[in-house]
Amino acid sequence: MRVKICGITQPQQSIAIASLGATALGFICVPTSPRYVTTSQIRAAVAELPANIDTIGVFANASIPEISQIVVDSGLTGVQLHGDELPDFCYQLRQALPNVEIIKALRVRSLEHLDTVANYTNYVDTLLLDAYHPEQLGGTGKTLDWTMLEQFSPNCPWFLAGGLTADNIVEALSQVNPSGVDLSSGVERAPGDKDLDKVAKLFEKLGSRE
Ligand SMILES: O=C(O)c1ccccc1N[C@@H]1O[C@H](COP(=O)(O)O)[C@@H](O)[C@H]1O
Repeated sequence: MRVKICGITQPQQSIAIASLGATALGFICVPTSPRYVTTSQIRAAVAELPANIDTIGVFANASIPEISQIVVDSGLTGVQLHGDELPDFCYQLRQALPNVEIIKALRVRSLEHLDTVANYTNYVDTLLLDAYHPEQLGGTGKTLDWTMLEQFSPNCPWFLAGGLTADNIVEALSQVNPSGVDLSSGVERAPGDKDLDKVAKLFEKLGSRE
């Protein structure tokens, strides 16, 4: 299973989290976020990492030239679109960045909202489901209603996100069957400062399921 730890701000924490077992690390490129990092901070973190670790830039309603510039300058392997990007935007981004993983995040408000997923699966590599919050785009610590996702099986791989922690990950994965999980605030001491003990506990819990 892919495990993405998101909202990394410190290069030494990225190396430690990769060593603990993360397969992907996320860097927040949304300037209003307390976890925002600059292109040079991302480049410094990415340069230290083994090549098998996916490095994902998280954007919200940014333009294609802005995203492309940051991806090229920092060496990211993927892009997570966490705003209101439409399927056509994903298609256009794919033309601009053909070799970069495109992850579309959907902030799910209701069961009906899940129907929109089908509009994206031809244009993205991976989906990500996060909880809806009326004022914040992400990193909210809010969980989804997992029972709503018991039958969720889109035509592409997907990450479960939203309020996951070492304490609830086993329960979440007993109800839902994603290709990967994505955690941010649930493994932090403070926004952008990851708690390596919480990350280690997460991997212990994930290992106990195998
Ligand atoms: O973390 C942020 O600050 C953030 C800002 C803007 C868009 C997305 C953001 N984070 C994403 O939120 C989800 C879930 O986070 P949490 O585990 O509930 O804290 C995760 O995918 C982050 O990439």
